[in-house]
Amino acid sequence: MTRTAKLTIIPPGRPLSGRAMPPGSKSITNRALLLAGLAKGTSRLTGALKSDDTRYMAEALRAMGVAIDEPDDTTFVVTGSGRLLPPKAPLFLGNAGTATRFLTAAAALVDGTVIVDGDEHMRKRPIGPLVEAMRTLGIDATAETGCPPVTVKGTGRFQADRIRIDGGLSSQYVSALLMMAAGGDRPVDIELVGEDIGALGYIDLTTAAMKAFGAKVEKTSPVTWRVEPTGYRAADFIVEPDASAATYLWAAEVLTGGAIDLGVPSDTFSQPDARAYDIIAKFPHLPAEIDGSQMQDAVPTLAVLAAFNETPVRFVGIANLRVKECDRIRALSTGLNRIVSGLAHEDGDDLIVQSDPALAGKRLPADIDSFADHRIAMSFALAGLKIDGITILDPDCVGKTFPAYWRTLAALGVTYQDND
Ligand SMILES: O=C(O)C1=C[C@@H](OP(=O)(O)O)[C@@H](O)[C@H](O)C1
Ligand SMILES: C=C(OP(=O)(O)O)C(=O)O
Repeated sequence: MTRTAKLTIIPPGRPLSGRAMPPGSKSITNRALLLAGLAKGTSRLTGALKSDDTRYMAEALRAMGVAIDEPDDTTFVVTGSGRLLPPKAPLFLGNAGTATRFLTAAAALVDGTVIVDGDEHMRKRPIGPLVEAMRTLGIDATAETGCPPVTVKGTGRFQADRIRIDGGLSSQYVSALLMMAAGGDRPVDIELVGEDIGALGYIDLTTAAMKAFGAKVEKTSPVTWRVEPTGYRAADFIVEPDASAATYLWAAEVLTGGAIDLGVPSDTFSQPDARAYDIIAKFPHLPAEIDGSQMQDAVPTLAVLAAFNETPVRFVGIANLRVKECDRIRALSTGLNRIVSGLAHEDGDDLIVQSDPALAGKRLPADIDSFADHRIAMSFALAGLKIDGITILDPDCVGKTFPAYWRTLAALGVTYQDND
């Protein structure tokens, strides 16, 4: 399929209203796929996300002997043997952080060599702390650059009573070790060391998914979890809609003064980004300071929304946005300044957005570089709902987590200029 080079959004000039469902949660789908793949028997995952990130996870599991059927657009039927087999070739995981981190740890449960690799962006995303933690358990894992590729020469087992991990750069290291730990042969305590981690809510998603697949995991202190060596059991599992995807629809609603029915109340999500709903609902009176640490993937949405707020907004607690799909702090300041010079600036790892409600209704032609990052493309599309001339470069990068994004906006009445 040829990729679309760019997409110019035509401001709808009226409130966006109607029904628009976010897809299934990326985070939950990729946890459930892995846990179902580690279990013996057949699991049925419904409401699941089908996107680049979950396809990479499913393909990798297939390469390790897991049978995965896809009877429809939102279901995976996963049959595992209770063991992952060594793949014949390196696992290629694109820029899927969850798949890359989770499979790196799970590779320790394989008797043989697994090479975990990704695209040029993933090869810049740090994985050293996870690899180091695995090495302290005697697992033969190496990542020469501190980023993928990672080579794990597993024996199918590991010896550990306690694993210490610094999740400051990514909570996914902790989630990866927790999911691996149930495959051990004795109880393991997993302890966070170093800086507080952002988005502790992702650890809760992990332990909830583990329990749904039969694991016994318990939080024994604010920074420690004990995992019993139960392995996993096949289960039928419903994936909730994606809260990060929902943030674009919530923001589109308040920006245009519309009424968008997502089919799911904001307070029923278990994912961390659902916290953004209460903040978005305050628009155009967003707080002067927003701590993004516990809703990191919602920050691009909030930052673009902040450009139309009545007063400036400082985003704090977002340092690790610099090691996501791209340096999101830089991508946001670059894009906002492309619209109007001085609209945003960086102060260390904080992002300050100089709000201007008068932006709405103006014609300000700007090509927005997505930096191959789905969230940059999706959040700047929001600016295009109010400003004439916003063009998103590489719009197909939304396929990472929300392939139907442009169609979903179109169904609400958004139109696009044909650039080709
Ligand atoms: O565990 C997860 O599913 C995720 C954790 C977060 O990443 P980090 O833990 O790397 O900050 C988040 O940004 C990512 O989209 C999904
Ligand atoms: C950071 C993200 O993804 P991941 O780390 O899973 O690649 C994201 O989806 O915003």
